[in-house]
Amino acid sequence: MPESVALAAAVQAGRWAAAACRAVRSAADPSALDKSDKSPVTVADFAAQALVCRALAEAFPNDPVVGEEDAAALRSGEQAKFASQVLDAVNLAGRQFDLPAATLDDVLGWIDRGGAEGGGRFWTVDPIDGTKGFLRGGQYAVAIALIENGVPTVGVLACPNLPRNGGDDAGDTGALFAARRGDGATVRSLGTNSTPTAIFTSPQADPAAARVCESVESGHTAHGAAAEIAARLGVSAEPLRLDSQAKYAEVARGGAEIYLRLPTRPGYVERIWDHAAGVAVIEEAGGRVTDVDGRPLDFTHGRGLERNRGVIATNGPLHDAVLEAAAAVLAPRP
Ligand SMILES: Nc1ncnc2c1ncn2[C@@H]1O[C@H](COP(=O)(O)O)[C@@H](OP(=O)(O)O)[C@H]1O
Ligand SMILES: [Mg+2]
Repeated sequence: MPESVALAAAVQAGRWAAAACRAVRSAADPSALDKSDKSPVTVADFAAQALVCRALAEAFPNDPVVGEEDAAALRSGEQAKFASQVLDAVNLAGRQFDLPAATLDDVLGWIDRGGAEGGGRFWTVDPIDGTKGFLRGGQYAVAIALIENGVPTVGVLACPNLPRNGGDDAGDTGALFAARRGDGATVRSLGTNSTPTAIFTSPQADPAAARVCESVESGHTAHGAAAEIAARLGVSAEPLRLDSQAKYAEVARGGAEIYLRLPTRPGYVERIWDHAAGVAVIEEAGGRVTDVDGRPLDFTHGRGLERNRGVIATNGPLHDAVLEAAAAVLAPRP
């Protein structure tokens, strides 16, 4: 079946952005600016958002995009050098795909396209999910999702550092996961014209045999509570720690059964771009996603998952058992 225009646009966007991220990483150790919330942002974050918005604008000029970054910092005179590095990264990646050279105004305009608030149909983009993983040479993902009436209907995760075949087969690094509601989920290499292969979650129904994945960063998920949940389930394997939505991808392709993202402090609101693409991919592969209280993720409240706390994603068969264990370990919802 030919891929839908929306999925094809998201795949292309993911490839362009992944090429920019790789170009920045191979050029030098990427430097980071600190955002107002103290999370790092690099040349590659801006270049990747520009390229994703450029690809989406070509296919869907009228669709709003809710992106993680905005171009304000790049417009300040103090950041002229940083801005010119972003332009170079966009054009370096663009040359790989025979794109016409862009100007700095083009790039700032594309990044600004990501400033929408949402609506009935919109895209959400995390140009580099797992920026800390990117900085330390670990996992990161370009995450792109189409949300229609609160449902992620298309999701793409481009993971430049994830082995495509999983497990120990690290020979072919770089994997792009894609899903469209109703059509299943696939993995392919990051190369142009690579063939997608269908992926499915693991059929494992014995909680004790499950593999759990979680963030590397202890500030992003409660590692202690996760260990307690795993112990209740009888899990013996050590947790698999990965940055970014590569965790959703691992569960979607059967490399793990459970992804726990447990609140570290009350009041943190998860960002929609940290989850929407992962939800589309994992659900189409046969998995389930809720918050820690078993509620579906609610993508109808702008940039945050205001009505949810934490996230639990599983292969499907284990979901109820994990929710039960989480309810026993976590304090009740305030
Ligand atoms: N206190 C917190 N709890 C949960 N997630 C947080 C957090 N503070 C930041 N994050 C989010 O965690 C994301 C990375 O998740 P992970 O740990 O799975 O790699 C960050 O995305 P970015 O890397 O795009 O900034 C950021 O949005
Ligand atoms: Mg993110």
